[in-house]
Amino acid sequence: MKLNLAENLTELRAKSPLVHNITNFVVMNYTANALLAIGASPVMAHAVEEVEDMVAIAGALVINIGTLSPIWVEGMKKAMLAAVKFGKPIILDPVGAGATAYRNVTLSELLNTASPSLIRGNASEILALAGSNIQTKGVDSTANSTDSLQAAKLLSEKYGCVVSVSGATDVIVSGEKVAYVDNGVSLMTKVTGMGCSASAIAGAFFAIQEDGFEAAISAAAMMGVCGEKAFEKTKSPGSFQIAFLDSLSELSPEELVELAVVRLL
Ligand SMILES: Nc1ncnc2c1ncn2[C@@H]1O[C@H](COP(=O)(O)OP(=O)(O)O)[C@@H](O)[C@H]1O
Ligand SMILES: Cc1ncsc1CCOP(=O)(O)O
Ligand SMILES: [Mg+2]
Repeated sequence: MKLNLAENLTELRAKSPLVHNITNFVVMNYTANALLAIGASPVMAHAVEEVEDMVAIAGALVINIGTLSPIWVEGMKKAMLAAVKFGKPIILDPVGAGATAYRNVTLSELLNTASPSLIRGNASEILALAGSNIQTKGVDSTANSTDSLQAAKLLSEKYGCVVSVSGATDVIVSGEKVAYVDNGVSLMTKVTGMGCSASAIAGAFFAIQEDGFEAAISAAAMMGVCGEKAFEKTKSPGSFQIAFLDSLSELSPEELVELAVVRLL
């Protein structure tokens, strides 16, 4: 399989797709900035009254359950149904899956509403979603991404979607296909919203690349390489958060190809 990482990033910047996010209070601002920095166009909209209209004009819908409450869940379901109606890709970030019964029940309701194109979570979340009896530590992972390969395969099969598990190695599964992306730095786990940004950026790639496996790999590689570039500038979490945004905007398609470490299994 030939990966078109450079072409995908070039096309993303040329088309600047609108990415509709229903996301959490913690990361809303940072995620919007991450989408702008890479060259996409973000909008955050969760009101039941408008989500359908917003999905209609967006290139992708990102559902993130980070700070969920019943009225938001209603908006998420309505938006997901609209995405199916208009043929728009849905990205699901199951933030904190396994931490509380409410998150687990809501996730199963959302997944019964519509199948996403991509589920992107950390290893604990993916294991919990696949039915492992693990207690997630809030929103942070306590498991290794490579240990969740079977769980990712199970979810990919069950929902007919791509599954991307973030961690030291990002594991991307689409049916029988598996890719490992070895980029990134551990400092990324010390900045809130990195996983949420990975999901939002995946939304931007899904908006311009129909092959979901390739879109998910491109997003994971972009995140990891930009993390490494930011780490060259600073080793502290506060300034890293800013340096990472700068890297998203500065990284050239050629550098992405040169620095991405993608293993297709
Ligand atoms: N130990 C690590 N080493 C390198 N990169 C990492 C590490 N952990 C996470 N990342 C990267 O940080 C980003 C966010 O992943 P993660 O922290 O797993 O998500 P979340 O914030 O949802 O828990 C991803 O791009 C991932 O590749
Ligand atoms: C800390 C926190 N609490 C609820 S949502 C959230 C943000 C999680 O962001 P990420 O999964 O990207 O670390
Ligand atoms: Mg997360």
